Amino acid sequence: MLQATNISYAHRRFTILEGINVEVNHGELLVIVGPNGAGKSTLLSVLANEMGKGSEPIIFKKKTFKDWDERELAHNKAKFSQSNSPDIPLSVKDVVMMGRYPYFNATPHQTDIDAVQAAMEETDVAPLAGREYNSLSGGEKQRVHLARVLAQLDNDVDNKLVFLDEPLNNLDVLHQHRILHTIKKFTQRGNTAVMVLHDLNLAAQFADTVMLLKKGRIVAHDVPGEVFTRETISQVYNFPCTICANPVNQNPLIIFGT
Ligand SMILES: Nc1ncnc2c1ncn2[C@@H]1O[C@H](COP(=O)(O)OP(=O)(O)OP(=O)(O)O)[C@@H](O)[C@H]1O
Repeated sequence: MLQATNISYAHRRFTILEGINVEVNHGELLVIVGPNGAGKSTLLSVLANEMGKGSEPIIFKKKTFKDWDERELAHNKAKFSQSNSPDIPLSVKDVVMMGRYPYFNATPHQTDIDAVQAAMEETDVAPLAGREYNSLSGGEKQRVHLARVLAQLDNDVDNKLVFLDEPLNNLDVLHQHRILHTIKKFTQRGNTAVMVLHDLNLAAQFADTVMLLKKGRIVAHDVPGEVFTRETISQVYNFPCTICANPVNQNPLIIFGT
């Protein structure tokens, strides 16, 4: 589905990523974790083909990104990032409609209007549809952009791919879980998600696989139970922790400071 071999990335003479191999399969939710500055957002941008010419090509559905038609690629792949403009003089539903731009020229079709409505309901912003985007709180704005990404991928294409860079920032606990369930449902339909998260317990609960980065290199890449060990996590984060089985679902439960 998505394959990249030996990714390295440097800014001037500063190495940000080195020797990263990634393979993500249909239906997989890969969560990238690691301390500040580990290279998580850079890796996501490289994988999403946002960084220009990389050292090695990224293969998506057996083709390099440069071999994709742009509109077709927009129906197959989307990215949610933190660098959204804080100031957009549009209503909420118009911002979500931006996700449908790859589907129409001047006037949205009924399918576009329906996709926007469905995405707003999924992210719980439908009650805000007519509000000025600029008047929203940080968490509400974040959910509007998530709705835009969901609207972009609302189509009949099989095996789509979404990248999400810290999608839970600013969200309360209810909306964090709602978004993670939405992403999980998306992958359970045969799609793929690659997501950067800081919350290791949410990663342990929702990820199929976890990639732990430190200083631009992979420390571990495996199922959550293999990556989240006391030795690895306390060493990588340079902070003590205890890991036990979550009494509710048996996933690893990480307790820091112990
Ligand atoms: N344009 C740039 N110029 C110089 N350094 C950069 C640039 N972009 C990223 N870096 C550096 O590369 C390293 C990795 O950054 P990146 O944003 O990928 O880390 P991250 O793991 O996502 O961090 P965080 O958890 O803090 O969001 C950091 O040390 C950062 O300062």
